[in-house]
Amino acid sequence: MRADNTPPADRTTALYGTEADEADQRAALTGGDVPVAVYGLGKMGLPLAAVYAETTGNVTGVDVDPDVVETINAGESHVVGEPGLADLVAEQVERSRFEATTDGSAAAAQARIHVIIVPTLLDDDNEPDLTTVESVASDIAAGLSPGDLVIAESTLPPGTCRDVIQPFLAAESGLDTDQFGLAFCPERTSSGRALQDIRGAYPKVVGGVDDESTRAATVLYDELSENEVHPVVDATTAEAVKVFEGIYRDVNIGLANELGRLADDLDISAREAIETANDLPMCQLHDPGPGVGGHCIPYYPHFLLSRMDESMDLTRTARRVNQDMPSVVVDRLESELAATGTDLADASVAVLGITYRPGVEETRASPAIGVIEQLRDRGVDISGIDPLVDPSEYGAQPCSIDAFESASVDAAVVVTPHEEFDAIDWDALDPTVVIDGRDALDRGVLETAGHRVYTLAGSADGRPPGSGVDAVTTNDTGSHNASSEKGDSPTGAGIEATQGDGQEKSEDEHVIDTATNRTDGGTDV
Ligand SMILES: NC(=O)C1=CN([C@@H]2O[C@H](COP(=O)(O)OP(=O)(O)OC[C@H]3O[C@@H](n4cnc5c(N)ncnc54)[C@H](O)[C@@H]3O)[C@@H](O)[C@H]2O)C=CC1
Ligand SMILES: CC(=O)N[C@@H]1[C@@H](OP(=O)(O)OP(=O)(O)OC[C@H]2O[C@@H](n3ccc(=O)[nH]c3=O)[C@H](O)[C@@H]2O)O[C@H](C(=O)O)[C@@H](O)[C@@H]1O
Repeated sequence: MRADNTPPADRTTALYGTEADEADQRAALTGGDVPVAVYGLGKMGLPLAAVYAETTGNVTGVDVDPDVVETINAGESHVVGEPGLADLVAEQVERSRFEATTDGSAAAAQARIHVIIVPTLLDDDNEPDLTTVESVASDIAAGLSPGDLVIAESTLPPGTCRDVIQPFLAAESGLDTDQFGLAFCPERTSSGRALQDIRGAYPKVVGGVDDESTRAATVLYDELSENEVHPVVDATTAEAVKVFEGIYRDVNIGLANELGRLADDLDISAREAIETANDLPMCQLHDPGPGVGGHCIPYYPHFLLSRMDESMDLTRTARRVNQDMPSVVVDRLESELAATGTDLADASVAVLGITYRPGVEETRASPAIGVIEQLRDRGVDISGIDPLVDPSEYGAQPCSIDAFESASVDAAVVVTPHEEFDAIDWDALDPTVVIDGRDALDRGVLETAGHRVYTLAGSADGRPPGSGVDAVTTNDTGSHNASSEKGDSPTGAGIEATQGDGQEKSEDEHVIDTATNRTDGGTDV
């Protein structure tokens, strides 16, 4: 707790509870007279801090990682795949409008606006883990002064600003709750387009713990964002907006995945059916895939699931459908390999794409981790290809694209289609079973090259999941060659998959068996 909460002499206009008229507040904000501290300089925090610097000209970024701080103070961006970010960071640092530090409390002592944008993760029991947010709040409290405005952009369980952050800040700083502002202003931004999203792709939601906090945050984001500001009645409502957006996405991806799994029995492309159903504005089905990754969408449902009296069965079920998708992928792989006479346990499998999204260096809850875990549990020889992370950190032998082209694996599973994979010369590979989790590959090219392709949920061009043609067989030399005759996909309509024990099981029984051995993508989310 600060001994004396009077602001240092060189501090200038505050936004919260100020007597200054709004025009003067805006002039002070954009004139660099309102120092800003941004806590958390990651995929979202660095772009956010850079846009704050672009608008206010007086930003100190705070991160616990000294390498992050050093890189930024050298005028560089450690965040990849964000168009315009490296140039903006370089410019703002060069013009002394933006600097970084690891000293959060020192930054807080100089700031009048404090922006929290650190991760909000889950603990082992899938309960929200706010330790990082609380650590930042402790830094802020050490430097909080009357008139300061605290902005929470980290996605939070609804009620956190009102019930956790505000009382914590008051207790630790010695200020009364009406001496500082606190508002929840969620980050509606996707990696890969962060600057355009932060600058104003969507309305900016703001919700304060009191009306003055909402007003001050509205002035702030009206200057920062090119889009409209959407004030809501309070911070809890704003927190709920963000979590509801995420739950909407997870439930709808779960629906897409459940419908996608019907493609085999219906012998259709569920993707084509979904794309066509979406002709209707009132139908916006999402894309089927191998699972839901990142530390956002798979996590946000748990910000409510563990804490509500209401059962939330739909949300819970959709979460389970999504977390089970890696098992479905491995099940389809096993069936496709069986159709070529190869037992999964004896197979060598390459997993393409470890991160949760193409071009984004984030692996939390990535479906690839779930696929690798399942394969490892089955004794499979696993290699991994990813341009952004080291597969060996996730249980797969690292493999370059060149090495993959000359390797002789039994199967390849595309989980996350990085653009680098477009360069793969599939002609160079021995005929292989290929599971395409994202309909990212050109089936015609692969099948012409002798590969057996299974596209999860079918392909957008209308073809059902299993090609059922050119079963890849292993000849006595152990190498692969494509047989000439067409074979039925073992996962085709009504066709029964065979198990390693030779016992024939129905598709459902097979899936149920797999279900009892399900594990999740790294985090049980
Ligand atoms: N990644 C995304 O697409 C989006 C994320 N969000 C939210 O933004 C928040 C941040 O997410 P990301 O930027 O993706 O996380 P990230 O993991 O990319 O970066 C977090 C950064 O915070 C730093 N950090 C950790 N503890 C700290 C502390 N005590 N003080 C200062 N810095 C600390 C880490 O070193 C790291 O650089 C999360 O709450 C997330 O829900 C919101 C919208 C989009
Ligand atoms: C509601 C919404 O669209 N939220 C976005 C989301 O971005 P995020 O980077 O987490 O990625 P995402 O595009 O939702 O994908 C999450 C996961 O779900 C998968 N996914 C996504 C869409 C889909 O139709 N099918 C599917 O399987 C992706 O492959 C990925 O593994 O979460 C971000 C966040 O809140 O952190 C948010 O800012 C973004 O706007």
